[in-house]
Amino acid sequence: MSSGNDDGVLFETKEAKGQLARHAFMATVLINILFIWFYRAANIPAADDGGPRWCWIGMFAAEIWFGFYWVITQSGRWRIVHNHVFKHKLLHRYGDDLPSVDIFVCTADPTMEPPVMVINTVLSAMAYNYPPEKLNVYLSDDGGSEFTFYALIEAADFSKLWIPFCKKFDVEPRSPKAFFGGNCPVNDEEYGREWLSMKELYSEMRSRIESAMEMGRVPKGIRDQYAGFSEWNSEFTKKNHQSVVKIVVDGRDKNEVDADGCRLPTLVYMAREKRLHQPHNFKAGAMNALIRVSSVISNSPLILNVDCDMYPNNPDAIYEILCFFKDEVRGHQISYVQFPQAFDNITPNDLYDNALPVIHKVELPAIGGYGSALYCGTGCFHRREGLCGRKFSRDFKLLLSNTHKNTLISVTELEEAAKALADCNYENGTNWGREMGLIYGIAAEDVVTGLTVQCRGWKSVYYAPQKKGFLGVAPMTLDQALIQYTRWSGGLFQIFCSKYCPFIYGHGKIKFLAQMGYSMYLLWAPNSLPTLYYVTIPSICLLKGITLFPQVTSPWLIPFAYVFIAKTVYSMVEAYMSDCTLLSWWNAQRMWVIRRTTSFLFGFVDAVMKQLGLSETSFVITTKVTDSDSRKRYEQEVIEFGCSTFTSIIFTSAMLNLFALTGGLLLFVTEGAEALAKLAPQIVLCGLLVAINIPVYKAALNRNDKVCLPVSIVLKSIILASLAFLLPVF
Ligand SMILES: O=c1ccn([C@@H]2O[C@H](COP(=O)(O)OP(=O)(O)O[C@H]3O[C@H](CO)[C@@H](O)[C@H](O)[C@H]3O)[C@@H](O)[C@H]2O)c(=O)[nH]1
Ligand SMILES: [Mn+2]
Repeated sequence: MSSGNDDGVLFETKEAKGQLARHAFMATVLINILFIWFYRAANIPAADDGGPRWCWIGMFAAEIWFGFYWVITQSGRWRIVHNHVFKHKLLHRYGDDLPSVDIFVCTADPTMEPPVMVINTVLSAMAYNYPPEKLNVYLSDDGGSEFTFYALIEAADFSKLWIPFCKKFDVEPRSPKAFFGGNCPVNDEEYGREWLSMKELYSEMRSRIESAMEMGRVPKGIRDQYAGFSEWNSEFTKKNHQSVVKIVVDGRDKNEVDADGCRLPTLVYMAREKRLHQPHNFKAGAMNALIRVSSVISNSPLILNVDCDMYPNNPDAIYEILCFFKDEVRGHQISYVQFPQAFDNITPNDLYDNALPVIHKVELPAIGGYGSALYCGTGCFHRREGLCGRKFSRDFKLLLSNTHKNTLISVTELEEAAKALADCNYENGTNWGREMGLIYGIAAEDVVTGLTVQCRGWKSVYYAPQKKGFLGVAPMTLDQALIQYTRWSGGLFQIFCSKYCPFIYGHGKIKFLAQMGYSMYLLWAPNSLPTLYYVTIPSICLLKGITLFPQVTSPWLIPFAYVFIAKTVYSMVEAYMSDCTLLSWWNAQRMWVIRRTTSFLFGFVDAVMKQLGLSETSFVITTKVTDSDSRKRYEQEVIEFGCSTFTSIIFTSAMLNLFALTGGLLLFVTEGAEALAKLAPQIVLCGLLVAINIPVYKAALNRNDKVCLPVSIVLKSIILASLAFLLPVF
């Protein structure tokens, strides 16, 4: 119940239970880590006794890193909070006095991101439960594709029926594709009838768009109808073209109405200028062009940014996030509200650990609790001021209320004005990409941008309600997943190495726990080196009968065992509390080993190269389409390995551990219990790695499937793994 002066409070932040127990537990782990370090330092083999001196020092170095990194990760567990909003209070208090919202959808490639998928996102954004005259949807097309433009025109038409249908029957989700994937309602006759006819209309629209793409041209009738197509002349290519801005639906126009006579949201297509020798800065460049283009058309104080595959899933989300921005106590400090990234194609045991449940339910909420929620690039509502570089100031209370559109000039004039803002040279000599808008030069533009906003004094909120705010497409093959992590880990590490390093750039500006929280992810990439060391060297030594851990009978084994078991059990509990199955926890463990030994390694190398000026920032787009064979395998939760270097590394390390385990067990047979006592920890470590790699061996043995591991990779990996044992160990 609310009364009196707390009426203006529109959200509350609750602390998760068990804080004291967590802290006590952390202390026990930390003490044991210190014991491990002490043991390592005190027992370094002397240079002249022929012991594995350098191997030992390597183990020590890896364990120093792991211990240090573990401390960093505790920032994501120290204090965990969750936010709740009071939507009814907002409506009661503000009624119609609510701000307009600009929604930015980014797409970059019509084959990897099919236009039909893109317009599903656009349509669900247009159908938000929010006054349509206050909604403006902008599509940025870095693919510069006339098919995407064509699809948007189709979507505008379709929206005239789709929006009334959604509102009449209060349907969810409002992405037609996702919605019609469900069953036809049978209990309500009228609803059932309209459902069927809408579905029919949707399918027709989809096939028109798809067949235009197959034919490679937009039907002449449509081309003639819309002057906009003339932009795509013979000189127009994806990488070299003038700016295109087309207002497909002019929301200012009272005659632009849907089938029920209600106003429509504004809908704008933009393909910013691209020139071969002009860096376009990928998504950050697209977003900044959108910020400028929208500023002359609608200039809403709030901006929602979504990737083209991330359709809005909760029709009330805008009202919910307004509870943060309009909160009378804390609202004026908040620059953005980030929803978790969620996906609608996760299999029951989440084969590739795409859902990242612990990150989304524990770590990111915790960092949000320090006022520094990470900006994750999609599903994020921004205050325009914050994004545009304005510093937070206490004296200045932004009211976030109704804004007025530019009603003075005609559509054509508006388009012309907007086009100039999407030109390459518009940014020359300005602060765009440095102090204004999204930051350039870093492949994780989202995270670094969020950090700069916070360092200008703003706060940000992580909001993870029960009903998912946005749903996207997660990678469906191992290679796709690993490519994505290569970009992320590389881009994030690049931030750490740059002037934006949170410990320096954020010093005195964001909380220390938040600086650590950022670093948890920014330091993903360097984890690769100690992990690679740990999955190979102890195994090689095992085969050679060299001991790297305390004997089974030694009390010094206790801290090693404690840290390992405690961390494992704790991560199982966290996964369980985040609604994971045991198998998905296991799959996630495998994915972490794989990511650390492949993606993070490449990300690390990549970031170092960029630091040395040897390579340029790039952005490999994640494919959102998968052929039906791969999709079937994904649904059956069978790992699909590609013919990539990733696969070679994974398989080599799996073989190495299999050989080592076999050798270790043989040693036990030939030399008996004494060998076991000396090598048991290594046998356990190696055994676990073998267990986690079972699907890898299966894939290698499987010779019938179209995606069995190529013989060449198998042979190469086996040879490499065997050679590893010939390496001298010292
Ligand atoms: O030159 C480009 C490249 C990409 N994109 C868009 O950026 C979005 C994200 O690309 P995607 O390939 O899906 O990357 P993900 O790894 O899935 O994206 C995550 O990570 C990115 C940073 O690495 C963020 O930009 C994203 O918002 C975040 O969802 C997509 O909508 C693309 O269309 C562009 O607009 N222009
Ligand atoms: Mn994506």
